[in-house]
Amino acid sequence: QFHMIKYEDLKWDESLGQGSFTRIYRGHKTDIRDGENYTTEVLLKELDAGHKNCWESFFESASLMSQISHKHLLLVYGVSVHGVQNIMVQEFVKYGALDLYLKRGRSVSVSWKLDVAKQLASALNFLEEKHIVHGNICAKNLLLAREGDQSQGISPFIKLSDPGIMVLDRIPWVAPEVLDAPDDLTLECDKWSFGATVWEIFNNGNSPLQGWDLDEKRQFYESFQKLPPSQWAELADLITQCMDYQAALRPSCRSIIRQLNSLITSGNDVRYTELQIIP
Ligand SMILES: N#Cc1ccc(Nc2nc(N)cc(-n3cnc(CCO)c3)n2)cc1
Repeated sequence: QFHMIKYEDLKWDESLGQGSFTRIYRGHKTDIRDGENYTTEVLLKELDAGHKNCWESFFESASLMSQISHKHLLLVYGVSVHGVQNIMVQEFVKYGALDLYLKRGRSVSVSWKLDVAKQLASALNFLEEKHIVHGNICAKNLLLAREGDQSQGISPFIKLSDPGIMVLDRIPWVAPEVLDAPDDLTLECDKWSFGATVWEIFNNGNSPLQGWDLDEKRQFYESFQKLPPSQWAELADLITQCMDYQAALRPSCRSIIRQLNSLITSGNDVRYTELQIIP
């Protein structure tokens, strides 16, 4: 399913933090091609030895990402197993996770945000056409490969990361129907998560329902609540459509892309200095 990489071909540089059950490092891998030594900068994602039970989802997400290739999908070079250690070797994406980038207070324009949302929608459209469910769409799993430069007309560029290991408190990214039946993830689930992710992008990387405990989050679903709406009605409407409690009513990827395109044009015409979602 995926390429096995020899542990001795990997070199660890600095630690870049840790996700749930995983630790990430910048590193390098060496390849020998026609007698030449090549080193490539990589992201090394170590799975905690203690969490053997997440093993299969770790490898599943690695194999998912290495079966398909698309410009907005993260490239996974392969995996390396060393004793009890499992390491996923990914392309190193220059600016890291989008939620941290936005939280660091980079003031990005509305068109920047819409451009990122559209790239995510096109990645989802690609996965939908392949009938592949990602299952963990969120700003933390969007990686920024290019910052973009408005003055030079250079747009940002994002890569959708591997689904990683599903953690429990994924409300409000996980679709409500998944809570009762976590095994049958459908394409519609990714639409719900897309809505929550667009909400994050327009809320400077802040997590929706931040600080709510698990009970309050469950209550949010049980009483069919919606995230605080953006002041931009058309944007709020798109997010609401994606986060419809009836999975079948969520829009197709094509419809999402069409609506984003009209937001991009209307966004250009009407002056939106800064759209703050009032949490
Ligand atoms: N300062 C800084 C900095 C940090 C990281 C990168 N690069 C990179 N490349 C990847 N392939 C994956 C990730 N990554 C980040 N967080 C996760 C866990 C949540 O998905 C994965 N980061 C670049 C700069």
